Amino acid sequence: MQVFEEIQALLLQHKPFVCYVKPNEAVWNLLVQQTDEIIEFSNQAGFVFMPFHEGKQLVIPFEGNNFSQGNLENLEKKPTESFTSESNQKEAFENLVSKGVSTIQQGKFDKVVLSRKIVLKEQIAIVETFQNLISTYPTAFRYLFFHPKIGLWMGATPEQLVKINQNQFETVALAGTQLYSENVIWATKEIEEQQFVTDYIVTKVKDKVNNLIVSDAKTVSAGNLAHLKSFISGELTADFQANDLIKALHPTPAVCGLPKEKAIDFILKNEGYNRKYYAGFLGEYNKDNQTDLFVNLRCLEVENDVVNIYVGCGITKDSNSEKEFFETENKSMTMRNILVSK
Ligand SMILES: C=C(O[C@H]1C=CC=C(C(=O)O)[C@@H]1O)C(=O)O
Repeated sequence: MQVFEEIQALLLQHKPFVCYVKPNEAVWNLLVQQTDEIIEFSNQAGFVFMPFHEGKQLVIPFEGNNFSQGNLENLEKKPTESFTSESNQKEAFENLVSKGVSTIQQGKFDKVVLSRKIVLKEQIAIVETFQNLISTYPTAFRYLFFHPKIGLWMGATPEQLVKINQNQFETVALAGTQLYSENVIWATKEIEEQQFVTDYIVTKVKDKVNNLIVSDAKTVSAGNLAHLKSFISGELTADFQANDLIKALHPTPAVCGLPKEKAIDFILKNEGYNRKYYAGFLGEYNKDNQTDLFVNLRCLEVENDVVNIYVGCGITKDSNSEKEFFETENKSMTMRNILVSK
């Protein structure tokens, strides 16, 4: 498996790179930066890696760097380890959720997505874990990003931020979570939570784009979870281009809330930790005139000798704080289920 040997070598050489596999594809893409400088994004065509709020907006430009592709062969599942987190965050997270619910009930905003970082004091085998991630989540956008001055992240996200081809664009309204089963039935809270997201995106773009089409919400699976998703598409206009759309969408109501500015404000004042690149976005920007970006969910960061898993959930006026805590526990299993010990 050539690409995995190459990844191992790049990690040893401390070279910036990203390896990614698009949803439902069996092609790996590897982009290796030739220097180890931090390149800040200023509209260059490349693979972008953007933070949720503050932090370096990174790009590995396609021009001047090495891009290669190849077919993935069958990957054998590597034995996993179930690591436990040493700190118990249940009470603190439930208090945070309760504060979110009461602020919504006071009419300050409609929805906020609250999150936490689960720290595992363990060392993982990076390449083997990434192999498990690729083979376990075929419908997700899967990636491993490394920059010696930024860190190492990997994830398997179910959320497309936007796909743009010439002037055609597609995005999704994603929300609502439960454990996946054959006959998923959605409660009013989740249906409403997802409808909020669709309505918000439509309001943001409807007067600016042409031929807007919005699908009904469908159940989609993401690992062990099910979500509700609507597909939204349309055409960009001369006055509303790719960057305007990206700015309008990020951070999406699936990772931030609505209205956006009030939800960000609440998150920054109350979450009590830095999301860094979790709930940011990443992917191809302007590659052969196409842009294909994803929201950085179901991800982990390897930092010194610990693994940080980032998880969040959408809070509305009807949220129950304990249920939301367990929802984040379930979401953390996407990453926990594939970890290989060093
Ligand atoms: C914020 C996360 O998930 C979002 C995406 C889908 C469903 C979500 C929910 O039901 O809360 C979240 O909005 C996360 O995985 O950390």
